[in-house]
Amino acid sequence: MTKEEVLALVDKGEMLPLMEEFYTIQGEGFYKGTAAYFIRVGGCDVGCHWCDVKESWNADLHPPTGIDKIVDNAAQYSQTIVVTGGEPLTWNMEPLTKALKAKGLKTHIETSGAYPLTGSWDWVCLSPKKVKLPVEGVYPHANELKMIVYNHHDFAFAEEQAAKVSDSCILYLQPEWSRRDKMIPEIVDFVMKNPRWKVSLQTHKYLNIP
Ligand SMILES: C[S@@+](CC[C@H](N)C(=O)[O-])C[C@H]1O[C@@H](n2cnc3c(N)ncnc32)[C@H](O)[C@@H]1O
Ligand SMILES: Nc1nc2[nH]cc(C(=O)O)c2c(=O)[nH]1
Ligand code: SF4
Ligand SMILES: [Mg+2]
Repeated sequence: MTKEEVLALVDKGEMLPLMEEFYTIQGEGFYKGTAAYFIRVGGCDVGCHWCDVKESWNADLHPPTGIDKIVDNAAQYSQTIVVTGGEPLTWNMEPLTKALKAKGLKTHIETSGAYPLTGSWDWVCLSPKKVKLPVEGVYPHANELKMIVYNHHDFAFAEEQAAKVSDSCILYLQPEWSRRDKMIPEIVDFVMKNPRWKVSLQTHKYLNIP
């Protein structure tokens, strides 16, 4: 295949810059504790200064991979597939999710919502970022809202974002990892005063798994 042919397939979402794939336990949010296969797609221009996967940002460092290959591999491991990144909505997620669903797999996405929602999803985890807000069309599709708390300003931002999701959306506050000792007591206090919110921790980091 020529470089141009590869770029055309990436453009259509039939190939994706694949950073890594791994079978693990979903560490965060509603499905924490559940075995799932993770597909980490490269490419993100949101630029969170505390991002724990900065190696994902430059899509050019990750090989364009055909979705059939990705899906055939994923199906061998789990019924639940989490697509993350990078920012997966950088790309057209229609071909990938269609192929996953054709195999009867559950499709979950981890997204900042910075780009329009493409693809067919059984579960949408929306994690908005101040530096590049979600596009309006994503909010009604969020099944869980996972707000990262780096400092006390993030509580007000979390409430603003919660006003935009559906009533059935589950609300989580998750401490930014490097700030966990400082922010966990504040999150605990906030959740007790505002019980519509729940605590989410990056439990995989405590378990020492990917
Ligand atoms: C690496 S991001 C990839 C998916 C997408 N770009 C997003 O931000 O939702 C996966 C999840 O990890 C969260 N996250 C990233 N860095 C983190 C950190 N240092 N501490 C806590 N959560 C973090 C993000 O907010 C997101 O919910
Ligand atoms: N175990 C585990 N759970 C996760 N939940 C969301 C993750 C992500 O990076 O998107 C993640 C991750 O990287 N590992
Ligand atoms: S949007 Fe997600 S992948 Fe992109 S910089 Fe922020 S946390 Fe990292
Ligand atoms: Mg992670």
